Amino acid sequence: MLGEICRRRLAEVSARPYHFSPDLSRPIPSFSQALALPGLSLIAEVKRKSPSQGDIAALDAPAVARAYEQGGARAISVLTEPHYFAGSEEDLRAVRQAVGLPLLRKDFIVHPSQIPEARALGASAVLLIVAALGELTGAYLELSRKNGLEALVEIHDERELDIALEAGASIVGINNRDLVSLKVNMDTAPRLGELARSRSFEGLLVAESGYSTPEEVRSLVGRFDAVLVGTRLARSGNWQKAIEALMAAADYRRI
Ligand SMILES: O=P(O)(O)OC[C@@H](O)[C@@H](O)c1c[nH]c2ccccc12
Repeated sequence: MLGEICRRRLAEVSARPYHFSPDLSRPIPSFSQALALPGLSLIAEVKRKSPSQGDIAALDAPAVARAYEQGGARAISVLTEPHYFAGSEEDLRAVRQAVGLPLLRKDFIVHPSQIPEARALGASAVLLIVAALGELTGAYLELSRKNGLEALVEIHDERELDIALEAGASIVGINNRDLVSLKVNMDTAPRLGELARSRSFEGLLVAESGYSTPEEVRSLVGRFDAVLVGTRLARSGNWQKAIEALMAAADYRRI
């Protein structure tokens, strides 16, 4: 699945004119500072559909983002991949106008032009998927920093953890979902999180995918800096309440 999505994205992105010169003097909120606040931070995702779930919800991106902000999310992830996730660059731009929180551009970054573009659209950070970028991860990380962006470097096995650490990632996301088979294993994040710490990783750790109950979220407190949640929130219909219900047991604002 990952190969198919990346190939299509690369064909599309490389066929368009790609000269973005973002205004780096325009301030953006810090993604890492939001994640580093006390307790477990929530990154809430605007997600309409996915290859594993099919249609999730028909969302008005800025309206949902505002509700996420009111519910206490500390950052917002906006999917901008059009075919498999029904996102768009326009969603990111619209969400930037609607909220004050830092935004993560969630896409399959496979071409250098997507990085300055993310910054021009108002992102504070980009997702870099090690399973897609392999040894190029370090170069993309460097390019992100040059464009005034932070990067959430996503891994889902030991080999990818090695690549992320070698690349100098300071924010590592551990995806419970294997993007090739689309299978979810909820042991992946805690297991690799512990491994990262045992290898002296001192940056920020984000647990990703499959979180849908307060108990699951609570189990991350003290081990992770943040959790990334999409489907559970997007489906809820009352986005603000859904955040309050999901995060209440984690006591995330008081710790
Ligand atoms: O909807 P969920 O299971 O809460 O997952 C959110 C997020 O982790 C997931 O959307 C995701 C994680 N990594 C990705 C990479 C590409 C696309 C999507 C993703």
